Amino acid sequence: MTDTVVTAVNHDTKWRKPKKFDTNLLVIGAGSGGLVTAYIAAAVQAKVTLVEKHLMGGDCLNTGCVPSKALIRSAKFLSQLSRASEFGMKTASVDFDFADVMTRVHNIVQTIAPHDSIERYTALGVDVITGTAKIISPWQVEISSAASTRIISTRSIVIAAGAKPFIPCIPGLAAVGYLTSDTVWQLREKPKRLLILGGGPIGCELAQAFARLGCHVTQLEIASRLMSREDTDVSARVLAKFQQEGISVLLAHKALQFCTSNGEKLLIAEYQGQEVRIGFDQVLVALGRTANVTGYGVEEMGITLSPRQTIAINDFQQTNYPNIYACGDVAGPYQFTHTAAHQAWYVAVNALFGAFKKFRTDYSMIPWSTFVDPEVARVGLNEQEAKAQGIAYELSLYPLNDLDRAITDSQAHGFIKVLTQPKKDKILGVTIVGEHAGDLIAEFVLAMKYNLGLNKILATIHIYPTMAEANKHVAGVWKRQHTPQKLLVWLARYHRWCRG
Ligand SMILES: Cc1cc2nc3c(=O)[nH]c(=O)nc-3n(C[C@H](O)[C@H](O)[C@H](O)COP(=O)(O)OP(=O)(O)OC[C@H]3O[C@@H](n4cnc5c(N)ncnc54)[C@H](O)[C@@H]3O)c2cc1C
Ligand SMILES: NC(=O)c1ccc[n+]([C@@H]2O[C@H](COP(=O)([O-])OP(=O)(O)OC[C@H]3O[C@@H](n4cnc5c(N)ncnc54)[C@H](O)[C@@H]3O)[C@@H](O)[C@H]2O)c1
Repeated sequence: MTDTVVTAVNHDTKWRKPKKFDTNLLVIGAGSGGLVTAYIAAAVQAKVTLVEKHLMGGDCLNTGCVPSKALIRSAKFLSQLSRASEFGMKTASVDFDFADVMTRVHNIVQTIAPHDSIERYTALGVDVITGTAKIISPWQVEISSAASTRIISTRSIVIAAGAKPFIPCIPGLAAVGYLTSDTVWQLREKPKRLLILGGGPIGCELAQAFARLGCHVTQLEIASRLMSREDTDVSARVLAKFQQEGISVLLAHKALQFCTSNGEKLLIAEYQGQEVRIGFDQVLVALGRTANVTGYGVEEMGITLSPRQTIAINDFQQTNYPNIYACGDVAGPYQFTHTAAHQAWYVAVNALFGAFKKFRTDYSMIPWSTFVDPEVARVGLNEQEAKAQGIAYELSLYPLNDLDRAITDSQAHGFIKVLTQPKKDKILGVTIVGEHAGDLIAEFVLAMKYNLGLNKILATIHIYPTMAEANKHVAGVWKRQHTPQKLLVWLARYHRWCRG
């Protein structure tokens, strides 16, 4: 899954290798990738130093997954209240202050923070240092803080420095001021008109959450559909829901310039050769995340970058310096907490035990979920990828409006789509759109990882009535499509014969 050939540097010629090392592993960054690396290293009794310049927990805890999911939950509560009549209520009303919702978001971050804290990791045996790390040789890292600067020698280095929001060069953007996923959590006043640039996971999750909280949201996407990594029928479902909830989704629009006219902030965009003017109060930029590759020795050391401007790594997570590893958003190719944690295992094990055995990072089964409503979850191939790669597949589709639990819960929408190898019980990929899709997909991740087919899912008892039963039902769809018709003819004859 690496896109660059990483040629190892013979560093012995340029730097003097220390005879002794202060630590076995020095990890730069205490986000998802760095924390898990340090955890594993400490668990196997290595001496590990974890350096963090800002907040323990990194993006996921402080500005990413945790605050976004907390905000989405408050927004979902409001959305459910607005559907009161569907649940047999005459009315349901709610009064709220946006600032209180944001306080809840911060309280949730604080509640989870101990999981990633200096205290916890110190107790686990990790030497945690607050400061900015800079790689000065393949075996030395300089750590500076307000109080001091020191150099730590280490057998291996792990770069887990994360990523930051990508800010495009659109004229006037800096002058009007903008929010990103780093800063949006500081809002205490609800923007009346919120413009969101980007129709990827961040843009979509936050567009729906802010709209449900009462902002007038305009979402602008340059591509012709939202969430374009997913199949077109998935994008269409999300778009329909967004439009039904009053989000103004502008697809195939190109942002040209920001300006202010009569005190009103405006975006001038282009759509089918025509100029479109969009008024707004605040703009949130959600156009992807750029790896942090500057300011800590990467350039000076000549650590190779990939064409995507991430740290280039080989199949063992090594950079062009065999004892310098990288994981998480800084390396990619995925930008998820669980993929950072997945890579961290390979980094820790290869760095500490690579002299005996090295493990290639396994990217064959990467799941993810985008927490819009309806939730969208995926593992393995979808249809557009299978077609692009020329992979033949059979499709089994189960609509969730047929599922008893989805009906009792008034959540009877969405589907499960399973791609299988033609004429074989081998799952190639699964897409789920619907309530709790991110949880439902787990059974398919397990099945695919351990090469279990749909027959095995069908033969497994699923509790009635649950959403998880949908997994069994889609396996049933597949089974019916593969019923041996000739055998049924013979069975019918047999039963006729039994009746005499
Ligand atoms: C709004 C939003 C929602 C998201 N939702 C999800 C989700 O639901 N599920 C999911 O799986 N993923 C989600 N993500 C993605 C997820 O947050 C990231 O993929 C994950 O946090 C990456 O972890 P990391 O360890 O690679 O980097 P980070 O968490 O960014 O950690 C890097 C750390 O390195 C530190 N650092 C950098 N340079 C230095 C230096 N020189 N010295 C010392 N320290 C340094 C930084 O301060 C930072 O703390 C979301 C992201 C965003 C923005
Ligand atoms: N639930 C989750 O797991 C979750 C949630 C949020 C973020 N994330 C991670 O964070 C990463 C970054 O998310 P993101 O949504 O910022 O980035 P993204 O790259 O996934 O999506 C950016 C979107 O912006 C569009 N775009 C690019 N330039 C544009 C322009 N000039 N004008 C209008 N649209 C433009 C792209 O076509 C794309 O649809 C994701 O790839 C994901 O890995 C994950």
